[in-house]
Amino acid sequence: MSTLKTFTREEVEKHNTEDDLWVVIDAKVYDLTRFKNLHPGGISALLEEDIPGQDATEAFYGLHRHEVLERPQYKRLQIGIIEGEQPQIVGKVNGALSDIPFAEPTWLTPGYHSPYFNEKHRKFQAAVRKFFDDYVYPDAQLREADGKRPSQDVFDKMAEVNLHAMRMGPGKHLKGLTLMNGLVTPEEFDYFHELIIQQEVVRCGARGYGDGLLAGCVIGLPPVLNFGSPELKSRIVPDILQGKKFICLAVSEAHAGSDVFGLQTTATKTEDGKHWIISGNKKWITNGTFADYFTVGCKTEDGFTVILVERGDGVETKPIKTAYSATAGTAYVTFDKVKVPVENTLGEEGGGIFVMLSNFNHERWVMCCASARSQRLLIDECMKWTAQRKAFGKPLNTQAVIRAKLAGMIARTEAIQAWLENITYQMCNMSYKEQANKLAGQLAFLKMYSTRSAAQSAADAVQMFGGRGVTQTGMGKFIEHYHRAVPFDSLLGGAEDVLADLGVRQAMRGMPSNARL
Ligand code: HEM
Repeated sequence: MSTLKTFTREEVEKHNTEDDLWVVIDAKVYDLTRFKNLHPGGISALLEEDIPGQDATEAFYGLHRHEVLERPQYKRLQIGIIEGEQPQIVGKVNGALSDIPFAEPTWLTPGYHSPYFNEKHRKFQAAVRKFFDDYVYPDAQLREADGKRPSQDVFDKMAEVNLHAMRMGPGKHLKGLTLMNGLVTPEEFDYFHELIIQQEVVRCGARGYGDGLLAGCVIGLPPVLNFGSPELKSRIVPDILQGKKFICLAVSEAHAGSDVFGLQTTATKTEDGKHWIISGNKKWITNGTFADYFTVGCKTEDGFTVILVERGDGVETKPIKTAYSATAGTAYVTFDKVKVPVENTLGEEGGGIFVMLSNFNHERWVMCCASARSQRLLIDECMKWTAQRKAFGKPLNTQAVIRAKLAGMIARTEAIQAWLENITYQMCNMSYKEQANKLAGQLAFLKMYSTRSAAQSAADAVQMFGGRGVTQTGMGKFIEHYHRAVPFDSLLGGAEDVLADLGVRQAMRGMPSNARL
C-alpha cells in the first residue's frame, strides 16, 4: 500500500485557483485541476467561493453519494491526506450491518433480543449478507441497467452454497445438501433461515433484478416439489436447484389475474388419455423469457388443474416491457396445442386450486419478507439524506414535517416485521396443509398492509428527496427506483383489494354461528 502524502490545511488553502484547484473532502486532499473540465456537475460548482482550497466535505455530501469517491476513476484524484487527521465517513462494507437507527430489524440491532432467532441464525445471516454483497450486489447494478438476465456466474455461485434450494424453504428437497458451507444442517433449516435469505436478496435495491434472480423458481417450483410425481421430480429438480435450468409460474392471463377461475388456457386429454393438449396465453410471467419449464394453471374438464409444461414445440415467449428492468424476464407466453404427458400433472386433476392456494401462501410470505426489508432500505436512505442535506440553512431533519414522515415510515416497518416474524413462527409450527388453511387470511392482510405501507413510505421518501427522488442516477437513485417499482409488490401474488377481501371472507367463515352483541 502506498503511503499518502500529508498536507496541512494551510498548504491546501494555497491551491485555490481555477488552474490549481485542490479541495479537502473528509480529511482527504483532492487535486481537481484537470478533472474540473470533466466534472459532471460542471466547472462553476467547483469554483464557488467556499470550495477552492477549502474543506468541501459538507458541500460534497449534499450533492453526491459516497460511492462516487470510491469509483476508480475518481479515487485517483486523491493526492494526500490532512496531517494528523483520519477520514470519518465509511462507505459500503460488505457483510456489515447498518448502524443507522431502524435500518435493521431489532433482532439484528445490538442490545435487543428476539424469541425467534438464535446464534445459528445470526451466523447464517452474516454469511448470507456477505455473500449477496460480494457476488450479487455488483451484478444487480449492472443487469438492472442493461436488462440482461442475471449473470450465470451468480446462479452458479448461489448453487455452490445451495441457495436456490434454500429459497424453496425447509423440506425434503434439502436432504443431503451442504447449506451455506455447513452453517446450518438441512434438519435445522427453518422458515427463519429462509426469511433471512428472502430479506437479504432485496438489499441489492434493484427490484427487477431481484425478480430476475429466479423469483420464477421461488413460485414455480414448489408445486413440483409438493405435488409432482417422484419421476418428474428426479428428472427436473436437480438441474433447477443447480441454477442450470429455469422454471416459472404461469397463471395470470390477459383475461384473468387474481381471478384464477376466470382463466382461459385449456388442457384437454388426447383420446388415449396419455397426453394433455394445452392452448392459451399467459401474461406477466416472471422469468418466462428464459424459462425451460412452466408451471401452468389450466382449465380442464374437472375444473382447474396445474400442469408442468416444458419449453418445446408450440411454446413461445415474448418479453413484456414493464416499469422495472427486463432482467426480470417478464414474458407473454403462448401455448399452441402443446402436447404434454399426463405424468406432468401436479396434484389431482381438477385439484389445481389447492395446489395454487398453498403456493400462494408461500409466495405472499416471500413478498412480505421482501417488502418489509425494502422499507428498511428506505429508512436507511432517508435517515442519511435528511441528516446530510441542508435546506433553508439547516439539515432537513430539523423540520418537524420531515420527522413526521420518518416516524410513519419507521413505525410501519417495525409493525410489518413484527407481524411477519409472528407468522413465520406459526409456519415453523404448522404442517403445509395447516398453513394453507390457517395462514391464508393472515398473509393476505399482511401483504396488503405491507404494500400499502410501502407505497406510502415510497411517496414520502420522494418528497424528502425532491427532484432526486425522481432521478435515476445520483443521490436519490434507490428512492427513484423503489418508488417506480413499488406497485409490483402490490400486484404480484394478488392485488391489494383482492387480498383484503380474501382475509375478511376467511374471518367471516370462522364466525361462530351463536355470536351476538
Ligand atoms: C472528488 C471530487 C468530486 C468528484 C469525483 C465529483 C463527481 C461528480 C459526479 C460523478 C457527479 C454526477 C452525479 C453523481 O453521480 O452523483 C457530480 C455532480 C455534481 N457535483 Fe461533483 N464531484 C466532486 C466534487 C464536487 C464539489 C467539491 C462540488 C461543489 C459543491 C461538486 C458539485 C457538484 C454538483 C453541483 C453536481 C450536480 C449534482 C446534481 O445533478 O444533483 N462536486 N459530481
